[in-house]
Amino acid sequence: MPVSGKTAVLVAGSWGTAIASVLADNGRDVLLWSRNRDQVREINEEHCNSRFLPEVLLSSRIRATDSMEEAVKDAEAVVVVAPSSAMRDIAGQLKPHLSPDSLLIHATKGFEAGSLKRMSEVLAEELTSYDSNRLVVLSGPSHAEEVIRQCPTTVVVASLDKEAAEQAQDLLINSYFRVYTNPDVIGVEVGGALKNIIALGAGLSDGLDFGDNAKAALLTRGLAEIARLGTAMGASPLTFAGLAGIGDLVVTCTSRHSRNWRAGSMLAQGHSLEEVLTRMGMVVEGVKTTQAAYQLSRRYEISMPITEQLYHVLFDGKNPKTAVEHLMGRGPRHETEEIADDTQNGWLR
Ligand SMILES: NC(=O)c1ccc[n+]([C@@H]2O[C@H](COP(=O)([O-])OP(=O)(O)OC[C@H]3O[C@@H](n4cnc5c(N)ncnc54)[C@H](O)[C@@H]3O)[C@@H](O)[C@H]2O)c1
Ligand SMILES: O=P(O)(O)OC[C@H](O)CO
Repeated sequence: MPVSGKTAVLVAGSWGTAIASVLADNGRDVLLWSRNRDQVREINEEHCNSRFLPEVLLSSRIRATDSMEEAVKDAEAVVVVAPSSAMRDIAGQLKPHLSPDSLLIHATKGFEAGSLKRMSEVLAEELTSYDSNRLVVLSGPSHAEEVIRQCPTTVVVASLDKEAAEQAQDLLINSYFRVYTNPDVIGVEVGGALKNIIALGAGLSDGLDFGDNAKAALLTRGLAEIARLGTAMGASPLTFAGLAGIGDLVVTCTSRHSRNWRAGSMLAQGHSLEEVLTRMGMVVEGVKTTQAAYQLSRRYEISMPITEQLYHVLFDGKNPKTAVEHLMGRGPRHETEEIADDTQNGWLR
C-alpha cells in the first residue's frame, strides 16, 4: 500500500532538509523535527534553514517542530537523517511515538563508535516493538546542495522486505530524484559509510597536489577495500558496483560539496583534526568511520591498507606523505588476489 498521509523527517540538518524538500515536491505534508528552537522558528516563519542550506526557500508544505511526539505521532512514514553519533539517542526518543505500521527509513552513513554496529542494527536494538525486517536504508550519490536545487540524482533504497523498499521508492521517486530498490541492506550501509574514508583520503591527496593518477588509484583500490570488508560482513559484492558503492564513492571523492573531501584537503593544508572539525561545523562522518573500519578490519581479518594509513594520519599524527610512501612501498601483489576464489579462471587459480 502506498504511503499517503503525514511524513516526518528527523533531523533538520542538510540532508534531512533536502529529503523533506523531495517529499514536499511529491505533494506530502512534512514535519521536520529539530532540537533547536531557533531553527524551528526560522523554518516555520521564514521558510529557510540558513545554517545548512542558505539562500534556499523551502516549501510551505514543510513545517518544523521541536516536539518528537508531534513530529512522529500518526506519521505514515518516518525518515531518520541523524549523524551516526546521534542515532541511538534519537531512536530512543522516537521509540514511544513510532507506530509499528509506519514505514521507517534511515539515510545515515556511518557506524556506531565503539559497538561498530551498522545504523539499522542500532535502530533494531532500540526500536524493539518495530519489525526490523521492514527497515529501509536510503543511500547513494546525493549531495543535499544539489538535491535541494532539483538536480538529477539517483539513489537506492534497501530493505529485507521488498514491499517496504517499494513503498519507500514510491514515496521518494520523482522526475529529478530517481530511486532504485535493492535487498542488500548490509552492502548499501557499508558502501555508504566506507566511501567517506576514501573521500577524506582523496581530499588529502588533492590538497597535497598528488595528481589525478593518485586519486584514481585511491578510488579504485579504495573500492577494493570497501568490497572486501563489505563481503566479509555479509554484503553482496554486486552492490559495490552500484549507487551505494562506486556511485557514492565517485561523488564524494570529486564533489566540491563533499564535507569529507574538504576536511581531507584542510588537513593537507596543515590544520589539526580538531581545527578542521570545528571549522566545518557540519558532520564529517569519515573521521569516526575510519576508526570504526580500522577496528572492523581487525575483527574480520581483512586487509585495508588505505584505511589503516589514514587511521594513522588522523589519530597518530602520521605525516600523509609518509603514509603514501608506505602504501606505495608495499610488496608486489596481484590486482585481484584478495578476492580470488574457485570461480575464477586462468593462471591465478
Ligand atoms: N549532507 C548530505 O549531502 C548528505 C547526503 C547523504 C547522506 N548524508 C548523511 O546524513 C547524515 C546527516 O548528515 P547531514 O549532512 O544532514 O549533517 P548536518 O551536519 O548538516 O546536520 C546534522 C544535524 O543533526 C543535529 N544533531 C546532531 N546531534 C543531534 C542529537 N543528538 N539530537 C538531535 N539532533 C542532533 C545537528 O544539530 C544538525 O542539525 C550523515 O550520516 C551523512 O553522512 C548527508
Ligand atoms: O558531504 P559528504 O562528504 O558528507 O557526503 C555527502 C553524501 O554522502 C554524498 O552522497
